[in-house]
Amino acid sequence: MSTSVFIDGAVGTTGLEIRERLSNRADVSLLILDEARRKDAVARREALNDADVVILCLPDDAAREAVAMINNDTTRVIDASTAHRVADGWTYGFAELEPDQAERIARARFVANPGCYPTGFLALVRPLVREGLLPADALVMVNATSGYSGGGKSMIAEFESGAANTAFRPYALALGHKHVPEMTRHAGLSHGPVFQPAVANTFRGMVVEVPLHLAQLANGADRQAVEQALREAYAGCDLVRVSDTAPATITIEDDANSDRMTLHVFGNDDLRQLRLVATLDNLGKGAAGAAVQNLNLMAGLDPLAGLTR
Ligand SMILES: NC(=O)C1=CN([C@@H]2O[C@H](COP(=O)(O)OP(=O)(O)OC[C@H]3O[C@@H](n4cnc5c(N)ncnc54)[C@H](OP(=O)(O)O)[C@@H]3O)[C@@H](O)[C@H]2O)C=CC1
Ligand SMILES: CC(=O)N[C@@H](CCC(=O)OP(=O)(O)O)C(=O)O
Repeated sequence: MSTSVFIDGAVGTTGLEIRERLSNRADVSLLILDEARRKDAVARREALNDADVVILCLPDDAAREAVAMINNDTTRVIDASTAHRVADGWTYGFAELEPDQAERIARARFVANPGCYPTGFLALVRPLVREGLLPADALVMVNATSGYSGGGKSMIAEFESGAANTAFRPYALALGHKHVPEMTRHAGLSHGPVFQPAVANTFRGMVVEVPLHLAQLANGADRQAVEQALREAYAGCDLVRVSDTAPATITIEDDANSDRMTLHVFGNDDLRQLRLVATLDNLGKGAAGAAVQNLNLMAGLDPLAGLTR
């Protein structure tokens, strides 16, 4: 028996990616609303209540509205938006984040897919906080660059029409980006990181970096201890890996067009400084890949079905 899945927002950037990953699968049957009905409230309500699992690929307000339209006790939800990532009653959909997170997702009715930047940040920082290497009250920074598909259809149009007219654009300069609450909460930090995002003139891919002084670490921990903590946290994970080499450079393309994420621990022992770096695809492990991974877990399907390592 296949799992019926309705993607609300199926012609948006994230929705299309999920649809692509699910369309040839025998274990999933997709409910599709045609162009004329995809924003029709009656048709959406029916599909939202008919599906075993709905995947919301909508702006935040529309995602909240979609959840409110579900009037049964059985439809399960994966929300790709920011709306429920720190909300009560929702399970954070980052399967590798905690030792039991995949099991929690498997049992959950409501799953909030992580933001793309928080996926990289949390992968680097959460194990260090959990293991006591980084104090929970540490003051940390996160620098990150995303491909322009991270901004959805409107940003794709801006860059592809030439209107953006730039190779690299830092933004959220007034701070307070919408991803800071989930970074703080799920890292277990008591202070929000200073988050410095930027968008580059490339379609997809992402580099997320957390710089640290060794002096910020607890109990005299060093680079080896940090790397060891990350290796232990992700041992046996198929989609998150800690690099075995220290390449001279990394690029935003390193994990583009895949659903994996690679973590690097760069450092200089003389300067006593570290650069923790994650590369991923904002539309892969940062969005559609994570949604499909969560669907597989929730429906008890092959955990790697539809995913590219
Ligand atoms: N792009 C990315 O890398 C990531 C995106 N996300 C999140 O995923 C969600 C979707 O983002 P993204 O795909 O980039 O955005 P897009 O703007 O590309 O797509 C959003 C889609 O939702 C549709 N839509 C808007 N309102 C409604 C409504 N009331 N009913 C039905 N459909 C509606 C839009 O319709 P129309 O086509 O007519 O505009 C559009 O097709 C957002 O919450 C975003 O924050 C999460 C992680 C990464
Ligand atoms: C380049 C760009 O604009 N990126 C988006 C984040 C994309 C993402 O993770 O989406 P969520 O909205 O689901 O959190 C931004 O900074 O708002």
